[in-house]
Amino acid sequence: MANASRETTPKPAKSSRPSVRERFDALRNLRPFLRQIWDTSPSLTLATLGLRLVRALLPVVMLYVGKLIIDEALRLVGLDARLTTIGQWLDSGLLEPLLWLLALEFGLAVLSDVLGRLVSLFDSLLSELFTNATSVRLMEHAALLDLEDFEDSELQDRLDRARRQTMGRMTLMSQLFGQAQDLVTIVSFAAGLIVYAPWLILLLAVALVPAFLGEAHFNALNYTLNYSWTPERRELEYLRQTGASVETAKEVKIFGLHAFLIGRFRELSEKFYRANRSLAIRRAGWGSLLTALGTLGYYVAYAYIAWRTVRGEFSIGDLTFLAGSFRRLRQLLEGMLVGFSQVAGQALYLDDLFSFFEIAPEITSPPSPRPFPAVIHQGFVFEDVGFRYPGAERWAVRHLSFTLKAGEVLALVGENGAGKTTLVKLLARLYDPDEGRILLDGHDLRDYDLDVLRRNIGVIFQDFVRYHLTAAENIAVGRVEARGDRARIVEAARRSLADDVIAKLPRGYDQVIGKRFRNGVDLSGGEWQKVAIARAYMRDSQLLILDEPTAALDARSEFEVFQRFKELSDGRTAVLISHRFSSVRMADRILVLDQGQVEAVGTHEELLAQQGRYAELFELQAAGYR
Ligand SMILES: Nc1ncnc2c1ncn2[C@@H]1O[C@H](COP(=O)(O)OP(=O)(O)OP(=O)(O)O)[C@@H](O)[C@H]1O
Repeated sequence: MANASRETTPKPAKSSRPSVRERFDALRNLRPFLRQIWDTSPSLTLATLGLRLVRALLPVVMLYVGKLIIDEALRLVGLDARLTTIGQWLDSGLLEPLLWLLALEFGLAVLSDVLGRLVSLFDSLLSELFTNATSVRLMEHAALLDLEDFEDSELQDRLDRARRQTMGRMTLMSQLFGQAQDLVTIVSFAAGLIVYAPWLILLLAVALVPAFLGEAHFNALNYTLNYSWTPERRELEYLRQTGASVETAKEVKIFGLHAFLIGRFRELSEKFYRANRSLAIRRAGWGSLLTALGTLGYYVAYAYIAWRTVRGEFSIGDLTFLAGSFRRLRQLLEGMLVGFSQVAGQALYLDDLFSFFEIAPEITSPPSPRPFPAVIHQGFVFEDVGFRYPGAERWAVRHLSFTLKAGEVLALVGENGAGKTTLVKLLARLYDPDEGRILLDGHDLRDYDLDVLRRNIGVIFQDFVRYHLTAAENIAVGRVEARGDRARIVEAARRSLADDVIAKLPRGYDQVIGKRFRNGVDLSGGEWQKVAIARAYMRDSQLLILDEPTAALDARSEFEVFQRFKELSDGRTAVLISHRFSSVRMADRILVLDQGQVEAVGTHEELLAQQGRYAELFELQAAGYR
């Protein structure tokens, strides 16, 4: 079922190059984006916007005061007051208006600077909060997704792009707010200029259109480049990690893989660099040319103002005010248009972030789930269960029918790839069957609440995670709510034989294990496994599954671990997977899987008596020890 629905709802494919429509469509992302910024911190958002509004009006005021200063200075020159020393000038009181104007200009300059700094401060605080909040949302959403989604490379690309967005979008916020601020400044300048020469403003605006179109075009190309290179960028990241991490260092050294990895990294990064460089060069070339057009517009306006000043229609103060205003207006309009196309470009990247949030998990709880049995009575029943991994041709398991009775310890045996782990994943609803159903106490697993179901199941996988945390935390992850309960952790360690391992650590339970962090101590493979198995006891769930986490244990340890497991399981339902028959025979019943199907079920003695594959494999192993 899962497969079928995946196929009918393909992920929205994006064309290699976003069309104009797609680019405008992307602008709709700005609304939720702004909403999220607001939700992050309303007070900081208000503060930065308010300060920007005040700051937006300062340039025109300052320029106008500048004009008044020049006009006043020229007036004083024309007075012919015959005063020579500064003392005489001051005494005369003639300087007073000029001094007041200068003081005002000074005050405005200081204010503008202080406001600018405050705006950057609030912006950076807000950006950081926003990035953190988005990262948290990203992790929360990732936690909801199906395992199947994670195994899909398309999703990994998307996740990668989304992860980049949480960092990269900080600039977008400042840019958007900056745009709003500039718009206010532009309106204020335009209002001042419109009195003098309205059509010059139009000239300026028109002259900037080519630069705007050029920017928009190159932004789209840039996005396409980044988009289409996502898999390669992920590969680069992977190579970088493989080439330089604790986990891989051992094997990389032994096999001398450095040169191979570096060579591959170089080749790929070189290609990416070349693609980037060629685009950057074209962008710079076209950018300069188109901007020159805008500059031309400005000088035409300048010449016109100069001409009217010469004819005596404008004062020198007017000339400086107008020239200054036009220069600023041009810069602002240019910034605005370029900024707009950048914002539109960035909005495309927001698509990646938001489209990640749109991926909905398919393995979910029903709207009104059945109450989970406080004590499982009948157990689990597989009814003709079939499952195929997404994209796989072959069925991993098919026509699988058997019962896992409440309170029994069932061992699963079978050769590599027989479907043992798949069966476990189906039990824990990491996947749902494509055919048939799994019943728990007579009801489909899908009728129960997913979280409650998982809370009642504990699985320790073959490839359990080695958390680079303390020994105590490594056990506590089995029931993370109880991580403060040291007695419970110690008891779990005792049961799984991890207590001896931990006793040898310099800091005991508080020792960080794994080599990634400072003071970390590494464990042997078997020691890690004992710690991981303690998680099962920590979890203390109704159904416990050990999927071969014992492969690295020596024969005696595995025997002991399983024996204790059986003794301590205390009438609980359990599934054991192991390739060691000495351990397997301890189970109440054994299920032999072959190519995704049940070949035989029975006790050790029954299966031996059947003289089938189980007996054959058992003999093979036993012979090895004789
Ligand atoms: N994530 C996956 N995607 C696609 N195919 C998979 C995936 N995991 C397992 N398979 C395939 O499903 C089949 C059953 O695999 P499974 O892991 O259940 O075997 P197993 O009995 O646990 O083997 P082992 O003893 O090696 O652990 C195999 O053919 C395997 O190649």
